[in-house]
Amino acid sequence: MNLEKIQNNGLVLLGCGKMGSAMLAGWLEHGVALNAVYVLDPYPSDWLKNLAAKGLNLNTDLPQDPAVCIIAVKPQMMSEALPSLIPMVAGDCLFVSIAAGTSIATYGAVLGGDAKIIRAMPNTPAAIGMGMTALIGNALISAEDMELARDLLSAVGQTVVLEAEAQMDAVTAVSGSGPAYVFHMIETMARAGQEQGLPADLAMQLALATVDGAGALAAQSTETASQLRANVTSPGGTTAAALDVLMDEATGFPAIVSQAIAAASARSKELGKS
Ligand SMILES: NC(=O)C1=CN([C@@H]2O[C@H](COP(=O)(O)OP(=O)(O)OC[C@H]3O[C@@H](n4cnc5c(N)ncnc54)[C@H](OP(=O)(O)O)[C@@H]3O)[C@@H](O)[C@H]2O)C=CC1
Ligand SMILES: O=C(O)[C@@H]1CCC=N1
Repeated sequence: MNLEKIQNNGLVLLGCGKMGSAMLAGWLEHGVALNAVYVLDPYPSDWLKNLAAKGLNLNTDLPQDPAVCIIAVKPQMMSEALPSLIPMVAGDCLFVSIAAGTSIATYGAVLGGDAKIIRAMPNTPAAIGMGMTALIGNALISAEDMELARDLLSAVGQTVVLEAEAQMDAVTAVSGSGPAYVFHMIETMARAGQEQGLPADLAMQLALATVDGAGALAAQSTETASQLRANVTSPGGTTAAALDVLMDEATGFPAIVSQAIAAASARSKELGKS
């Protein structure tokens, strides 16, 4: 990560909840100095207070011209939280928002037409350095700005730059919210194992290890997900019996996952209007 500009000018983090703290942990691990970080959060966690005792700037005055300001409050808090950032626009600050729904135009309306804004969508596996973040910037974003934003988000996982902001609702629905779908899959597999007579802890251990192993195999293998699925499926065997249920176009995963992702994407669009 190119730390020089951050060390010299500072990094502001607005909102340090689940996503903000996951990113902050990654930046500190990658060498961002505590005294270069300025966090604004009305009810800081004990973890954050402990970092403040060691040098992080918590709920203090902000630097005039920080290198970057990361916006990590809920979309519903945006109108209350954003005005505190307006003084930074006069400098060369790069604004990076991770909020679902909130459009670049919305930030532009509050921060003004000169604000350099990147919209990003990470996900919670960022907490273990395995996040996935998609980014898109406004017309004022230079290659150097995008590199700085990617460097910051690369500290917590993979990054990809989108072709258009319109892709962000679908991205939010697939990878932003996606970890929750997988966690629900773990819950439901474990519950179904119990229904088949397994003790709860064993059923959960099997479900967790299976999702972990299958995800890692899919990520590392040169074979497609479809081929990996076929590799498990013996003709006339147990997997085929299960996939007859799960792959049913009308009642299985194709229909239900499609509906779920369409609902998340629609909600992202709605959040953009509110
Ligand atoms: N969670 C996820 O999986 C993902 C979330 N996001 C986006 O990230 C953003 C944050 O989500 P998440 O971390 O889950 O939410 P959290 O509620 O955990 O974090 C938001 C933080 O902002 C604080 N806050 C509220 N108002 C202000 C304010 N005026 N100034 C500064 N801080 C404030 C909150 O404090 P308090 O709790 O005291 O109100 C809280 O600590 C959202 O916009 C969400 O859309 C994006 C991708 C994935
Ligand atoms: O549920 C939400 O709105 C946020 C955005 C993506 C994940 N969590």
